[in-house]
Amino acid sequence: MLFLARMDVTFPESMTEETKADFQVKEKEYSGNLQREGRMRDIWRVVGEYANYSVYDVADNDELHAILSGFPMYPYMDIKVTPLAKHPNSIK
Ligand SMILES: O=C(O)CC1=CCC(=O)O1
Repeated sequence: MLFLARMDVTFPESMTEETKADFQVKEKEYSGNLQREGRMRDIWRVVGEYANYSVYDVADNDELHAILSGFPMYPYMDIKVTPLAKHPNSIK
């Protein structure tokens, strides 16, 4: 099953730059593993925002929830998920 997720990240004002950088390192590692496994197909930055769109190829809703809630930045994310179906006009 394919899902599109939009993630908006908001860190608290009080968070230090060092802590933010630490989250970014951990997020990159977690995200890289998902991409190498093929469970995250794509990730794109939303221009001008601390947000991304990413596409997941997973067995079911439970697997997606486990992935999303495992992101180190999860407590600071607002996530909107859209299930995807094949478009009849797609040539892929
Ligand atoms: O958009 C970001 O920088 C936060 C994030 C979520 C998944 C990822 O790889 O980065």
